Amino acid sequence: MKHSDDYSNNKFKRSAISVEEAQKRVLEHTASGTTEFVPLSEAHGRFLAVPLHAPHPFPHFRRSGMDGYAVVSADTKNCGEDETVWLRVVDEIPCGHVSDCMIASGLAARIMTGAQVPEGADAVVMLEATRLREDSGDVFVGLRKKVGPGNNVTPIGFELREGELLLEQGRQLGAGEISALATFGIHKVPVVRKPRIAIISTGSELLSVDEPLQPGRIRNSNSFMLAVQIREAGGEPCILDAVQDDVGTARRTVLDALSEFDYVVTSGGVSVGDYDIMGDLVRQEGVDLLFNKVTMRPGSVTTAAVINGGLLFALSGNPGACFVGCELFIRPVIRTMLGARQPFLPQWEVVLGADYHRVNNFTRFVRAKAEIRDGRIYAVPAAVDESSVMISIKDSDCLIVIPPGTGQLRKGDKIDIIKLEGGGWS
Ligand SMILES: Nc1nc2c(c(=O)[nH]1)N[C@H]1C(S)=C(S)[C@@H](COP(=O)(O)OP(=O)(O)OC[C@H]3O[C@@H](n4cnc5c(N)ncnc54)[C@H](O)[C@@H]3O)O[C@H]1N2
Ligand code: MOO
Repeated sequence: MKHSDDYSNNKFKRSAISVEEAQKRVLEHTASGTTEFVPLSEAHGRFLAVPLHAPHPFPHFRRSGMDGYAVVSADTKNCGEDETVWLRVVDEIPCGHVSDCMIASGLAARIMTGAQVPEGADAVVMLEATRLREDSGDVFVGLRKKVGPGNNVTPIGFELREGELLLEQGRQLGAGEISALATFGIHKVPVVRKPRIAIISTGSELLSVDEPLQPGRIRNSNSFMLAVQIREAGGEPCILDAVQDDVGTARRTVLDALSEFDYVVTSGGVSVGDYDIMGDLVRQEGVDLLFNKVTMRPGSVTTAAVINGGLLFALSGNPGACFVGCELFIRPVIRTMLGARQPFLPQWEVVLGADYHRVNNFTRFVRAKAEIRDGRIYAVPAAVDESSVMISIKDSDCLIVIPPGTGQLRKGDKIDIIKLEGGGWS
């Protein structure tokens, strides 16, 4: 490497853009995902590819809300403390059974919670409010309390009418959504195919996680961290072998991966050092550089480029910067491809839980832990949050967003946080 070339090859000439502009540029290169059908049991966490409408009303029959007696409510109008109305019991209706009795005035049917209310009946009286007597082989139920029409009867379509929107496109499927799909018999669920994302760490210092330590070398943690972040965002990560600091090898590996995967993410080698190969790679011909400097810390050197029509994210190797770069740029791309309504993590205004002294030229994303005290949310910055520090990532559940030019911040000041999704902090 000739050091005198550093200036002539524009290594140091980077024009910084804002986080928002950088997000806009990568999102402009994000296509919508295709549809695939998955069994209901595998649909958890997936994103719905199309809007779904109720194929039938729910419930599709008038449902009893209590164990008791189905009656004609008008029969109970004279009920009172001193006035018991007696109705003849003509049927017993367990769940799943359809009675063929017509409940006319003077009649009642014993019914269970969840069973179909028989024709003619318009109310259910709960068991506790009744008593029984037998007379010449007939059973009579005695009522002392008036009930109104519709009491303890869930009407047809109460929860959803036929044709009503059940779940909108882009909805992520959790327990409630899965329950709704099961209820309506949607057992093959149209979801957006997960974007497949290749992860390539770069750096000759990297050991694989099963290798013993060697002087001056470290284990590759970023690939595993990124895989989790990508999976949490809804993508399908694939960790490829780390590559040494050689531009030719990196280029071949990246080009191969771009032809096979939806996106490629690299870590490391984006700064200005002699072996920062990703910086060199994106300056080569045929590469449409979207940005290689963002007004943020950590991760000011975060880079994105389009090569052969494929999107490459070259994140910093510093673990803190790598983590933030993935949350800010790769997550929204994954979520957009999945059709999510809100591709960005939620941003909340909270109270700063401790003084923060660092003054910033760029927007700073500070690792922090959110706590609820006296009904208010506080964010306490991590004691160490340098870009190069790995260990405090695990203790953070949010990122405090500190705009450029902000002076010293005091405990109690209002600040914005980005709420992270995963983590073992709960
Ligand atoms: N002269 C300058 N030096 C640096 C600048 C600068 O502007 N001028 N920027 C600094 C900033 S800010 C950052 S951030 C880093 C960015 O460095 P790179 O993205 O090029 O990353 P590397 O140099 O490859 O590695 C940085 C650090 O991270 C470790 N690393 C790398 N890959 C992994 C991995 N897969 N798992 C765990 N740790 C990894 C690597 O060993 C280094 O310690 O540059 C500053 N320098
Ligand atoms: O870009 Mo570096 O991560 O700011 O420290």
